[in-house]
Amino acid sequence: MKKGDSSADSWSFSVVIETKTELWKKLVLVPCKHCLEHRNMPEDFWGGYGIVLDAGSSHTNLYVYEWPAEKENDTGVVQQVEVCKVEGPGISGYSQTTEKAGPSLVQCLRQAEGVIPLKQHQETPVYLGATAGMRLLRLENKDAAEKVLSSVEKTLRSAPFNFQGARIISGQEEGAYGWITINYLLGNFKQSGWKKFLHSLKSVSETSGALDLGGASTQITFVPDEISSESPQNLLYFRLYGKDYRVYTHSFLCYGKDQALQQKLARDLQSTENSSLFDPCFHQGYQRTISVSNFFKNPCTSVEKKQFPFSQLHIEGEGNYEKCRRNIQNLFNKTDCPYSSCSFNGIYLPPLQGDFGAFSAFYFVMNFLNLTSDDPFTLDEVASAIKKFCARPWHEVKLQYHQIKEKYLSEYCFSGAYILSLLENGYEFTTENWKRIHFLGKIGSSDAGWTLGYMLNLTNMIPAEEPPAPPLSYGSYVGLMVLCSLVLVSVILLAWLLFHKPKCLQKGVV
Ligand SMILES: Nc1ncnc2c1ncn2[C@@H]1O[C@H](COP(=O)(O)OP(=O)(O)O)[C@@H](O)[C@H]1O
Ligand SMILES: [Ca+2]
Repeated sequence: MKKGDSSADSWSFSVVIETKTELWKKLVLVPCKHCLEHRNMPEDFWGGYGIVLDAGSSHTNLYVYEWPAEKENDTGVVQQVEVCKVEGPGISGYSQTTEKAGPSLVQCLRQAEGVIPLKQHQETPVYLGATAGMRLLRLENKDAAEKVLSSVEKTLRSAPFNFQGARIISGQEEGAYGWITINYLLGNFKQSGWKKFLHSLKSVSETSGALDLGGASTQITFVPDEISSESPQNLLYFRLYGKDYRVYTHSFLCYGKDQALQQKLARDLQSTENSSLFDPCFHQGYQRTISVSNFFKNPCTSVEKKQFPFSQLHIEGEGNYEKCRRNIQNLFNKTDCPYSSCSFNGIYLPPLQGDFGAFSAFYFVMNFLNLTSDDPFTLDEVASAIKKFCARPWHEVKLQYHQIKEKYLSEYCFSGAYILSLLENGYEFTTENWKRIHFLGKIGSSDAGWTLGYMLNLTNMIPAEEPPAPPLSYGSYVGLMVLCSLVLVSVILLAWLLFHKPKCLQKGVV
């Protein structure tokens, strides 16, 4: 397989999805000794930069990561040094003008050229991973999706970096890499000292779950207490630093916050004969008009398609949080569950376990609503803060936050209510375990998201087995020598005292 062939999903990736037994679908991090050769990367790869473009449904972000020259024996050494937000829509937004998708990335690639030293450009790997917006476009128009990918590949190949592929990642990968990122950054994979000792007593290491909310999909990933083989497609197996992890993951396409709103509006439309609609999830006084014909082209709403005697729908806000929550609740089908327990829509969910890091739009929305403090708010406090915000008239909100994009601002009420519905009704977080959700934007200098985990894996930076202990540092070596010398001197002194007792002691003279 040729280098950078984006049509192949597993050619040089150290993550391969394979079915090892009937019961387990395994996502194995292979100790990929030859991967660097396959990827035409230099052997002395350590000490350098890597670029990942996160081609999301709403926009593309380019991340530059840097790691030190010494292959350190600790986690958390790879850090984000730059992020660049690509102007314009996400790449799936170029379905009508596919040749413009690639050129939209040029400005951020130039910015990366400025950050990475010139002599390292050629060896710097660049990856592009597209998420749910492109998964939807592939469902709607496969040809357009392929053309968009070809356009971005062309641009990335023309940049001075080492192109490593542009592809649509699966929802399962998106969940898995998000989980890897946050646990890597939190230092949960490799423990030292007492923490390592404590963890070695347990069969499974303590890791944090990952909750990712995008515009078109949302992911939940965590290590459950007991693992059942009821739904093998939701189970992944990792071996990292010599430890086994059995991870549950699920990605809900169409349940990112933008597509959830589209789904909600499509349902509301079913019950209206009129070309205008009152919406409890928008502020009182807010108005929006949507084109009905375009609305049902989207795979997330196409099932609701029917003929309407009008082409434009006029929406007017009501600002009623409780009504909005009831409205959103209809998106989660809780009736049929073919497993011992489910989240919604008949999808298996084992009992929730441990702490969760909630990032991307979970963070953006909760941060806007001032609900992300270190001293976590209770579920009731969060609900009443969102209720209060939704009840504010639009003209007042707009005046106070005039610097915020109207698209975001007008939807924070819906988004806040949706986040609570998803977590409380969808995943069934309770007042008790709500405290275990931590809304995270960054960990250290790195954004929480799937991109770092993706790069760590593809560059083989997380080994399956624990590397041998490193040689002692100079300081520790000197310290150890001094300690040994002291012990030796004490032993000699003690022996001398025992066998050559001073004469005064032998005669009992005081
Ligand atoms: N500052 C912000 N305030 C509110 N929402 C934001 C902000 N920045 C980004 N978002 C939203 O976060 C989501 C990011 O999703 P994205 O990664 O583009 O999609 P996906 O992961 O589903 O492919 C989008 O809904 C986007 O509108
Ligand atoms: Ca995303």
